[in-house]
Amino acid sequence: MAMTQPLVMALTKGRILKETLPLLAAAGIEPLEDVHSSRKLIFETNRPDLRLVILRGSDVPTYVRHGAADVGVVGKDMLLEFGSEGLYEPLDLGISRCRLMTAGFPDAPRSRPRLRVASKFVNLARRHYANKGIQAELIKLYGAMELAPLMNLADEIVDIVDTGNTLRANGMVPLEHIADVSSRLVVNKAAMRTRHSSIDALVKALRGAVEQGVAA
Ligand SMILES: Nc1ncnc2c1ncn2[C@@H]1O[C@H](COP(=O)(O)OP(=O)(O)OP(=O)(O)O)[C@@H](O)[C@H]1O
Ligand SMILES: O=P(O)(O)OC[C@H]1O[C@H](OP(=O)(O)OP(=O)(O)O)[C@H](O)[C@@H]1O
Repeated sequence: MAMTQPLVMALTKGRILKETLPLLAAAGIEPLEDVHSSRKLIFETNRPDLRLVILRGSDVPTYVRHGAADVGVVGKDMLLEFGSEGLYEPLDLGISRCRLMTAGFPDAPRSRPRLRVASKFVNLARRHYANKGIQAELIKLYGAMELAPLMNLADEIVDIVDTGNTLRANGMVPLEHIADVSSRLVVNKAAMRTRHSSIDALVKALRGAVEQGVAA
C-alpha cells in the first residue's frame, strides 16, 4: 500500500515562528533541525506524518488556500488583508497579539477631499475608511509605514500597534482601532474533509497547548 503523504504545515517566519515552536513542542511536534539557524525552507519533524514549511506571513494563506500546505499559522491581519476564502480558521493560538490601528499626527486636520493613507494593508484599510464614509486614497508600502506622514507622503497610516513605541518615537498617535490581531491556525477546506482524522488530532493537540498557556 502507498504511504500516506505527510501533512504539510505552513508557518509564518519571524516573531510568529518563535512563539509557534513552543506550542508545537507542547503538542508533541519538534522539527528535526534548528529552524532559526538553517537556510532550509522545508523541515521534517519527529513525526513522520508532519512536515513544516516556513514562509512570509503574506504567503501562508496562498499556500493553504491552494492546498500546497494543508494547515498554516498566520496573523489575523494577513487573513483580513488577503481574505479567508477556501480556509477554515478553527483555532486562535493567542500568540503575537497586537492591534490594527489607523495612526497619524495628533490633531492633524482632515482637510483634503481625499485622505492619503499609507499601508501594507491596503485592502482592509480601504474597507475601514469606506465603512466610515471617508474618501481615502490608499498608498501601498512594504514597511516603515511610520515614515510616510513624516515625509508628507500620506496623512495617516494603517499599521500594527503593540506597545505604541514605534508611533511615539515618530511623533504619531494611534487614532482608530480596526481589529484585534493574534495568530490563527488555518486549514484548507478540502483537506479538512479528505484528511479529517489527522487534522482533527492536530487541532486538538494545539488547542490543548493553547489551553495550558504554553505561549504565555
Ligand atoms: N509589534 C508586534 N507585536 C505583536 N505581533 C506583531 C507585531 N508586529 C507584527 N505582528 C504580527 O506578526 C506578524 C509578522 O510580523 P513581522 O513584523 O514579523 O513580519 P514582517 O517582517 O513585517 O512581514 P513581511 O516580511 O511578510 O512583510 C504580523 O502579520 C502580525 O500578525
Ligand atoms: O507598537 P510597537 O510595539 O512599537 O509595535 C509596532 C511595530 O511592530 C511592527 O514592526 P516590527 O517590529 O515587526 O518591525 P518591521 O515590521 O519593520 O520588521 C509594526 O510594523 C510596527 O511598526
